[in-house]
Amino acid sequence: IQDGWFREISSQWPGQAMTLKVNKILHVEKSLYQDVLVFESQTYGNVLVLDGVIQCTERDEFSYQEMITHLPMASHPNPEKVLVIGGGDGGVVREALKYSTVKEVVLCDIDEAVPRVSKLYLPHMAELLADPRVIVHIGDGFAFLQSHEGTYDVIITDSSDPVGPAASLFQKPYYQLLHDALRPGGHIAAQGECLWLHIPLIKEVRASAKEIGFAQVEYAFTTIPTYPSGQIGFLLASRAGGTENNLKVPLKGPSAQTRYWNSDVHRSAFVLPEFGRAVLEED
Ligand SMILES: NCCCN[C@H]1CC[C@H](N)CC1
Repeated sequence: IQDGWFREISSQWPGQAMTLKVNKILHVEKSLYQDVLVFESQTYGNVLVLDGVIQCTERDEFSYQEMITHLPMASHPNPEKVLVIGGGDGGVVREALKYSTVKEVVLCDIDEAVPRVSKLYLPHMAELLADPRVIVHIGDGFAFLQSHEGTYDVIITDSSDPVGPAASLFQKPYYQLLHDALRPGGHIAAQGECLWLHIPLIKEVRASAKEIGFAQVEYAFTTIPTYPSGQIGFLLASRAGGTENNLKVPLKGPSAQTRYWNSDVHRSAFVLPEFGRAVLEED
């Protein structure tokens, strides 16, 4: 933080950096896995930063948390058991609990510091981690998936970037584990990075998912001011064996209010600009 501004400088987005005006630094710690920073910004509320990268801000987090959750869940006919890998800030859990069909949401985050710090400084995201339908498990998502085959209707990988603790969550072995942990007809969504910055990576992950044999593989995106280049995408896929469900078609959405997702936004999220479509949809 220099002259009162936080700058999100990273080799992952060379030559550009989101900057946010800092009112007050609220928390600084080195957890077992990453540097944790929380600051109160002038115009985006409290901001959680891990290893120098913005994870969420109170003002715009709803865009990402709603879309990564409702794209796989609104298109699933009967989501009862949900697993969130990562997502320790609780935003995805909050959104998953908006479905009356949901019986259990398990959160598996490798770093206990994230839920702990989020409960203190991001209460509107973390408060529902205490809901009786929620189980918080601190551990590695890989190991958790290996011991939960054929268990979940929806698995959401709400990860940081493929630099640091989340690197393995962007590789083929992980997608094989996701596939095998789903019930027939199950859906996955994963933080899928950005068309403006990561097309080669997105292409690779999409190809891996297709090779594994997911019945449907899609990429969709949302707009979000504080993520690099102002938008972020999602890799979505479904396991064969369900009723006729299609990731692009919202069936019964969340019962509670949303501020970004709706059924038209759901459908349009899959419509890509030509520079993305041409690369991603060529086989
Ligand atoms: N619930 C936390 C969201 C984490 N996702 C972010 C997407 C953009 C990345 N540069 C950093 C992680």
